[in-house]
Amino acid sequence: MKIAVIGTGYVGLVTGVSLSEIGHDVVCIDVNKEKIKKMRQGISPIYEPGLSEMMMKNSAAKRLSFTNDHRTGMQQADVIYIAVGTPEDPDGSADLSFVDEASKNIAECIDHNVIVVTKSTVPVGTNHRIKEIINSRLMGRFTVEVVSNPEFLKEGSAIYDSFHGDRIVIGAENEHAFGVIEQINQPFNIPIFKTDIKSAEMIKYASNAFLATKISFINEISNICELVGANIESVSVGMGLDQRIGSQFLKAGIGYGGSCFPKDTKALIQIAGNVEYEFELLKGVVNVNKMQQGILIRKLKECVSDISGKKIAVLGLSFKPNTDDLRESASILITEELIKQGALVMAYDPIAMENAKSILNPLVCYASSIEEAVENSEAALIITDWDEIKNVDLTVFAKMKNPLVIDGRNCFSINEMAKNKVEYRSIGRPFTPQLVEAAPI
Ligand SMILES: NC(=O)c1ccc[n+]([C@@H]2O[C@H](COP(=O)([O-])OP(=O)(O)OC[C@H]3O[C@@H](n4cnc5c(N)ncnc54)[C@H](O)[C@@H]3O)[C@@H](O)[C@H]2O)c1
Ligand SMILES: O=c1ccn([C@@H]2O[C@H](COP(=O)(O)OP(=O)(O)O[C@H]3O[C@H](CO)[C@@H](O)[C@H](O)[C@H]3O)[C@@H](O)[C@H]2O)c(=O)[nH]1
Repeated sequence: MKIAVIGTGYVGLVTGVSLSEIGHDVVCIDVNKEKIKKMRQGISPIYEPGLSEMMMKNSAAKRLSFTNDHRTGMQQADVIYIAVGTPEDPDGSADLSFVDEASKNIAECIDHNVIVVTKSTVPVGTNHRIKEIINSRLMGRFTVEVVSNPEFLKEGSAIYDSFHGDRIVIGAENEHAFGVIEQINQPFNIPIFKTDIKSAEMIKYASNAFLATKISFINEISNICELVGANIESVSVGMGLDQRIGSQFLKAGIGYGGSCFPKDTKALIQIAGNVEYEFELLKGVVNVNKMQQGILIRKLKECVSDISGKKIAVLGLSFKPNTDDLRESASILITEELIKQGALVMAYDPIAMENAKSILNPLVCYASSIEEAVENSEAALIITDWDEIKNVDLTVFAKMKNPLVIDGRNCFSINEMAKNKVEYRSIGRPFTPQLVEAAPI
């Protein structure tokens, strides 16, 4: 099948590369000239395990190409995917201006019938709006069908998820559209769930909101664990053993970040609000997350009353491991607060430091290793559970002025930290050595 993909961000590029990998002819289109230049040189503009290799392989096989020109990109396409951003508007609702623009691009450029597939996360009703924008401009010259095909990949494992997802959701309004999109996706060998367009759009928001709810729930339980002396890691493992609950997304920490949960939860509150429904539960989820992001600073203040002029190490900056993405990462808020209180912030991240330099406060300094970051520091705050951080030799903390580690991701064993004479504060766990320690979930 000949496919065009509009937008080469985390979703568009991974979609284009994966579709070319299963044999389709794909042209990826982006308005960003710098990105297209890089991708034509075989350089991925984002860090995502396995992406560069797959991108180069399929470009070399001439199944994958990149362009800034919408008309060239769509010339041959039977199917056009929209994978542009849907960021947060000031009121929390989804900003659809990029989707609208992409729809206009389609209307201006096509000279044949096409199926338009929406990968972007869009509020219920948006696919009909896309169809309306395109058809009102085409004035009957060609027909356009729309299909909702929301994306469920996670950053850091996007390529893996594309080939091993739990389901592919297809929302369409006729058999022809279902058939074509099913045929495109068949080689992935992932269960396909067919439904109407509005339900497909809602499945995406409801899924993200549910996962965010699990995280805020376990974070609140972790706060209660601290007050009553229970251990959240044991509680999560014990809960997760019940198959009705499941062990995934029960990892307590410093709240969810990233480009999806924060914006999609707020957008769903707005979607509900637009039909005069107050989504009280989800409002609670969002508020709990906001509070949880501040927890490391509160724990630090309990141990060191005045951090002014003191070196504080910050380990991990991305919103989760295996990505260079800092969107909505707790590191932004935490480093800002440390700087505000006069601390000398020395940060380290295995991959995200280049991105961090243009996002974080310019007073943040960057170390080239964990060791350099923690040396002579008053405290180390752990924000991201990168393997490099979790597997660090614990003797490194002896280089601190005062070995104090405040861990937002429960990377280490309480007993091991005590053996290494590190004062250790983590999330929802006791401070002192334990008879049994559950391996973190
Ligand atoms: N990031 C994720 O993990 C993820 C996962 C599932 C779904 N989603 C959803 O997918 C959508 C895209 O997310 P993303 O993170 O890939 O976004 P992104 O911001 O990383 O990338 C969007 C790209 O689209 C390009 N673009 C914008 N308008 C364009 C136009 N008219 N023509 C061509 N290119 C255009 C931009 O230059 C940019 O490169 C969002 O709706 C998001 O909610 C994201
Ligand atoms: O038990 C957990 C699981 C995750 N997180 C945090 O939640 C955030 C999001 O993590 P994750 O879901 O793994 O990454 P995303 O790339 O944001 O993926 C989510 O958002 C995407 C965009 O919509 C969806 O496609 C995915 O299915 C959905 O998991 C990160 O800050 C994690 O640290 C926790 O705190 N505890």
